[in-house]
Amino acid sequence: MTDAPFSLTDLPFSAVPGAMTADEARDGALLFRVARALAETRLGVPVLVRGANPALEPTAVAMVPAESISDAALAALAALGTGEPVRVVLTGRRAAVLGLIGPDQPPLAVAVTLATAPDRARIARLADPCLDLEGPLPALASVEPLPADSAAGAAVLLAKLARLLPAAVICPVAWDRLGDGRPLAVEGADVAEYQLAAARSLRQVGEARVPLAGAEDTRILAFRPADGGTEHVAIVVGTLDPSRPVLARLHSECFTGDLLGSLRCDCGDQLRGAIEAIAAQGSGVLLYLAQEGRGIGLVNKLRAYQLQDQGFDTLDANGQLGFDDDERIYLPAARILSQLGITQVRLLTNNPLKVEALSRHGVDVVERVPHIYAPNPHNRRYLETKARRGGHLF
Ligand SMILES: Nc1nc2c(ncn2[C@@H]2O[C@H](COP(=O)(O)OP(=O)(O)OP(=O)(O)O)[C@@H](O)[C@H]2O)c(=O)[nH]1
Ligand SMILES: [Zn+2]
Repeated sequence: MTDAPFSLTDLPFSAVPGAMTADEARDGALLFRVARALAETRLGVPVLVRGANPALEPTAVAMVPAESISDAALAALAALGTGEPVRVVLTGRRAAVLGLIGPDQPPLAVAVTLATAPDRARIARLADPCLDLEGPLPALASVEPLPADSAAGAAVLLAKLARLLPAAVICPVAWDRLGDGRPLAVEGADVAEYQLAAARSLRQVGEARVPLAGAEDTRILAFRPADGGTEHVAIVVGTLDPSRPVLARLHSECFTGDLLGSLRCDCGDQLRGAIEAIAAQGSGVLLYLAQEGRGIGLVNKLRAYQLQDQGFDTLDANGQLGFDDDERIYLPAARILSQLGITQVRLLTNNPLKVEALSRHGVDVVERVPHIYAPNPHNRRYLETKARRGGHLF
């Protein structure tokens, strides 16, 4: 095998300008490589992916996200491939809800081969639970569970990071025979490290005084990952005293609840309530984290809502889509708190996972401050599910 398709690593680019330590430079180069692969993935053009463990699977695959598959994309994959049939890679959770594997401890990825020629409709039927009521599954020739560090596992992770349905169409490629016009290539190990590297690279990029109703002494600071991805925002009320525990709220973005006042969740109340509570306290911080839909993105959250209207609860709807119950990580929040000089917090939350995750990342959570708002007829079941199955403390 040659490393030639990975020559991007040699380019004199780094996503972190004006670096820095060797670690920062390494993260910057990794972010650069994966961000380009994510852009191609969103465009629906084939990307070459090599498994994080080449010993396990010495081939690379070409992948197109299932969501954007077309006849042209299938033809492009076939042209790149070794002649083996294309396969559809689902997460283990999606494969389990389809009954393709048992429900216990699903693997991260499952590759399926269709018994008939794959086409857009058959692939969509496998990948998109919103079509689950539209008739039987296509006939399958094989179902193969695969570890996360396989190329197939990295392909499905790429689709997930691109905020698409977590499913990919892949075919093995003859690495050495790909010519100059080959697609962009990415290492599975880089894809696996991407979110953590992005969190480590967060830098403050803007700051302004923004008086809020009820919290006039407020500043907003933005933090950008080095690949130019979506910014997280810190809303700092009053003057922080980092020598004492700071009243803090980690708020995950919710376009529908925060901006539109959706009654399906409690986010709008929690957002405004947190700012009110912090202002009443005199000072504190709310991190507005770019983690829409518990990390699955707005489009997938809308799909999850459609599934909830069919009777699934909020956690099972995530599972039907092939996601974990909660896809968020809290290293970005911990890194921003650290850059604000905050080491100790009193955390406004009902979610013990947030307390545990922040503590693991070195932030001392000296107190959990309950953050409960009255339910309404539309969000009652959602809140009950969070308490009964999600471990939320109400
Ligand atoms: N996937 C999914 N996300 C949802 C749903 N309803 C709300 N969300 C998202 O859930 C997130 C709200 O989480 P938070 O309020 O930060 O946190 P939490 O886990 O409820 O914990 P608290 O700190 O107690 O509020 C937002 O990103 C919402 O967009 C849903 O039904 N499905
Ligand atoms: Zn919400």
